[in-house]
Amino acid sequence: MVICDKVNKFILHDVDLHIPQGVTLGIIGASGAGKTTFLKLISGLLKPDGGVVRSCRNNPVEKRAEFLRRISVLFADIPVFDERLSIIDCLEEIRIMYGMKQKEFDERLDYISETLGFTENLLLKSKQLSLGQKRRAELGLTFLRDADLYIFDEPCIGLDQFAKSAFYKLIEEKKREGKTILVSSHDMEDISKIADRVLLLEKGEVAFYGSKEELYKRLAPMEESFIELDGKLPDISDLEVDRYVVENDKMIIRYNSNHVSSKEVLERICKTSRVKSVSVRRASLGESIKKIER
Ligand SMILES: Nc1ncnc2c1ncn2[C@@H]1O[C@H](COP(=O)(O)OP(=O)(O)OP(=O)(O)O)[C@@H](O)[C@H]1O
Repeated sequence: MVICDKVNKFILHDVDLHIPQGVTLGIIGASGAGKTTFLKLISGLLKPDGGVVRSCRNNPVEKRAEFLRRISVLFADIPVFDERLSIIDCLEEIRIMYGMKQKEFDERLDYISETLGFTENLLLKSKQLSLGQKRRAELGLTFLRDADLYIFDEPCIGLDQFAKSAFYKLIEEKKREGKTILVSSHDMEDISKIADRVLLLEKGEVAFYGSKEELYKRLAPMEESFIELDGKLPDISDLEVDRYVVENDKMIIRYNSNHVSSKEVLERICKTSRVKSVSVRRASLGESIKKIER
């Protein structure tokens, strides 16, 4: 769906990666790492100085009109609404521009505006809205159109918890439809909730590109298993764990998931003891990312 072959632009240096169709990619990195530049190259808003970008099997800076029909984008620094018009009039212009049928548009708008909570603001102009209210409407516009590739640059800035949950829900629906989604964020909660893959940019270079699970293993491998036992305590002295504590019938076991998995820990205990309940807590990926960003 997206191919970057030795791409150079501003701070981005030799970015080489392939994002298959249907993947939801979270893009993280410190301020100035190149996240927005990367997303603008993929949307064709910027042209690479070196290398090749291909999105939806197109060169995104060529055949713009055709390409723009296949993507839906939201950038933090690009205004979406004409300030002289109400939100509903702006959306109507988009409907006409993209040739959406009135009935389909009305139904979709009803659903999205209710989900994101901006129905009561449809008759207002964007300059009459707060940052969070405007962002809800902008997200609504991005989800309104059916596209193959959705791109969101810092979508959750200014959103309250209700709107964030609504955004996650709409992303989940697009994922189920098999769409490709790229989202940049400084907030690891967003990335943990929605992304299957993560791209970590460090000073314009790809520091990590892979699954969320691999990123956890790389950056935040420590896990703790909380196990409630029924009866006999197990002997786990041969397991490669960091430390363990026994309190009455409960065990707390801390280990590096690159050395032993939570499944292996549990299987080992079940061999000799009866387990009443188990829960696993991971170290915070957000904290580990913050350390990198410093
Ligand atoms: N129009 C431009 N002209 C020249 N250099 C630019 C331009 N836009 C960005 N850059 C360079 O690229 C770097 C990365 O910018 P970019 O906006 O992609 O970072 P980012 O990771 O999205 O940052 P943030 O998290 O703060 O939004 C900037 O620090 C700047 O050096």
